[in-house]
Amino acid sequence: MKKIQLYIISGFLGSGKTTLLVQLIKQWQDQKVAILMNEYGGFNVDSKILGDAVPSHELLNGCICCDLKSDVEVQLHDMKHRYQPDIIIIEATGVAHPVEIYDACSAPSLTEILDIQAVVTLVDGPRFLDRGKLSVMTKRLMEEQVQYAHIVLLNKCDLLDEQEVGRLQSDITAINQRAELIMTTYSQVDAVQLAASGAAFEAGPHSHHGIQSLVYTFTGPVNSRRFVDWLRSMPSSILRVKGFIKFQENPEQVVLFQYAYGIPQYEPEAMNLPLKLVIIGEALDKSRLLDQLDQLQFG
Ligand SMILES: Nc1nc2c(ncn2[C@@H]2O[C@H](COP(=O)(O)OP(=O)(O)OP(=O)(O)O)[C@@H](O)[C@H]2O)c(=O)[nH]1
Repeated sequence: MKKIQLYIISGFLGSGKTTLLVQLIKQWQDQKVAILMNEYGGFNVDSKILGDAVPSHELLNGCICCDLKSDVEVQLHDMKHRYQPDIIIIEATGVAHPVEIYDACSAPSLTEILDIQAVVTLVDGPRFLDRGKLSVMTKRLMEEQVQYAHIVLLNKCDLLDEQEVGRLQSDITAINQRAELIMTTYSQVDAVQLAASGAAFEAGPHSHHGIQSLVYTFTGPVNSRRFVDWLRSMPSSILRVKGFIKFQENPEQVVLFQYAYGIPQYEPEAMNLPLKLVIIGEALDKSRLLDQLDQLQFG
């Protein structure tokens, strides 16, 4: 089954995300594209700009990365059934954190239908230069949007002089050396550049490229003590682990497991779901993780 290609567009308020969306839709006219938009207020201005040509769903009244996380999973499944798109583009609110969005799109049930191609972060050049004047929280969010991107578009280059472009390039590279950095004006970029980068994450020599995920399927219950030991051994580059698991103490019970910021959560699950675990992190050592999980399962 062909998976849907998913692009996540991140970037601070007014950085050019909708402008990019419009560009991409034009370039992908021969593909079936669907859009999932997230607007913080109750009314989505951007979807009105896009019109009816491309099916779009909206997540309103909240942020994709906080209160609407579970809605993302439902919406993405719904979009697949309704439109069978080749590509889904998610435009997050300007205040969303890319790790949380990536997390929302990596629910175990989604890994079978979606391929996350890229987290593309738009940087508003002049605003980013002046970020020191913003609150610590806002500055940190803007920098984290850069830190976790696969591709950074340094946008609004028409409003920058050569020296400023140089300064921004070195700032952005200092925050994220792995991301591909592309200078843009009015978010103009060749969509192929985004797709090609997405494919390169897995295949190329630079496989430590940005945020990644790994899915592992357990065939049966595991030893809970060893599972906890394994979690404790996780490096800080592991940002999230989640999925469904069974433990040997109660081998019939499916447990929904979530791990974020070093804190695990276990909740009994009523349905008998596939025992898939999704691990999200930066520069994942995939073969080592697979070995460790095999050990947990078969060791
Ligand atoms: N001068 C200049 N203006 C730009 C550029 N890119 C976008 N803009 C303008 O910046 C404004 C914000 O662009 P949007 O694409 O709506 O930004 P956004 O990130 O979707 O904004 P939010 O949805 O509010 O977060 C619009 O008026 C755009 O026309 C650029 O490269 N140069």
